[in-house]
Amino acid sequence: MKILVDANVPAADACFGGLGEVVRLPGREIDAGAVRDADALVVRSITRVDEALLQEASRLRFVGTCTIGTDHVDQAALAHHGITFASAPGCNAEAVVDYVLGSLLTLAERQGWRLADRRVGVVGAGNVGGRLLGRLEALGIDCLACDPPRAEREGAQGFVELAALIDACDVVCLHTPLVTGGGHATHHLLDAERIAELAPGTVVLNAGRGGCIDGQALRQRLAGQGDITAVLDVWEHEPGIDATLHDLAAIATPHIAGHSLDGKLRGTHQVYRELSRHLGLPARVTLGDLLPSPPVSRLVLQGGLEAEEALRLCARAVHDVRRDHDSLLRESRRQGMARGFDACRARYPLRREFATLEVELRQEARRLSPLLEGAGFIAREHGDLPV
Ligand SMILES: NC(=O)c1ccc[n+]([C@@H]2O[C@H](COP(=O)([O-])OP(=O)(O)OC[C@H]3O[C@@H](n4cnc5c(N)ncnc54)[C@H](O)[C@@H]3O)[C@@H](O)[C@H]2O)c1
Ligand SMILES: O=C(O)[C@H](O)[C@H](O)COP(=O)(O)O
Repeated sequence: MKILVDANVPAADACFGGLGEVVRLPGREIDAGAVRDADALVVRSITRVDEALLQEASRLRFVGTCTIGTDHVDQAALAHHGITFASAPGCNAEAVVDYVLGSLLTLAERQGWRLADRRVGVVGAGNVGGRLLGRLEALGIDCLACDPPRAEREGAQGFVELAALIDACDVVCLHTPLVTGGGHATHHLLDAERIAELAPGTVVLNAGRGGCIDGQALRQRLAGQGDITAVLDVWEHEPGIDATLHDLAAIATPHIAGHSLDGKLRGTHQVYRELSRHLGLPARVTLGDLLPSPPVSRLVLQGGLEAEEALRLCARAVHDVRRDHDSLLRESRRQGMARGFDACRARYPLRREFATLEVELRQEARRLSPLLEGAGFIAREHGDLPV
């Protein structure tokens, strides 16, 4: 049994090695020839799984993507060929929320505002957006949610239309999948008209899919009026993204919002469980077997810090979004945009999630406990710590 796995899938041998022979290839090199004699294929988001890839894959019976997004997979084509499909819903949602909070705290520092004074709009309130709303609300931040498919299913209460959200919010966060057809298409959800409606000073953050924003219209607004701020993790035409838009974005990262080790390993493990089920074999490897101890596991706060400063410090102890911005800037200058973009992703440094950091609070810092817990850290008052 040959299992062809993207080289950027961590713990592939530990998981899939017990199910068959694991062969690894960079995701962009997985083509029809490579899958010809594969029985199972495990990808991430950069491998397009479509008729062209499947044309010679007569043995292929299982395709799994260790990602949340599935827009790179033609699921109808898989069904047509009788191939079982699995994805990894929610696997890296916590990491994306960490990225959003870290980015907003960084912008707040640079631009001289407080997150607590901003109203945040979340477009797409699924695994990522729902968790983001939960953490923002726990931080006492005023939020609005727009999710028409959910509003249709669950009732309109708690949701607003996109136009109302744009009108009322200082920060607009996109967490929608890329959907090109049907009643709730998201391709260019923020189109030229919506982008023109953004009030001066608005922050637009996209950690969904690049195609959910009209990049050309956003570039024109940033280059022309220059009165809004963009935080972009996802782009149209990755990895050969628009270099001018990249330069105009206040925070520009190479599609790494979800790239915590925890998120990637959850993704591998979810697909491993599905492949085991497909083969009728027990999944003997547990997620706990795969996750190492975090490099920074404990921080002590003594007091004397303003609340958002404390949050920023804790966020950066886990993941500093400025590092990812700087590395894309550096590598794109050095190797060109497409190669630099992929190089940053392939050599992405070890990153854990907020939930792996225990923050010990002493003296006056004890008052920060609800805030730090709300942001997703483990807060412990001095004296509560396990030995
Ligand atoms: N940048 C990254 O690293 C990264 C990481 C994870 C996920 N993603 C992207 O984020 C997307 C969302 O992830 P998720 O786990 O929350 O997915 P999800 O499926 O749990 O939630 C998506 C939500 O978007 C809503 N939605 C669909 N169409 C909409 C529309 N037209 N307007 C508003 N809302 C709409 C859905 O109803 C759903 O609630 C993924 O599909 C993926 O493309 C990116
Ligand atoms: O959809 C997802 O899960 C994310 O976009 C994920 O971070 C993609 O990871 P990649 O395949 O780009 O490594």
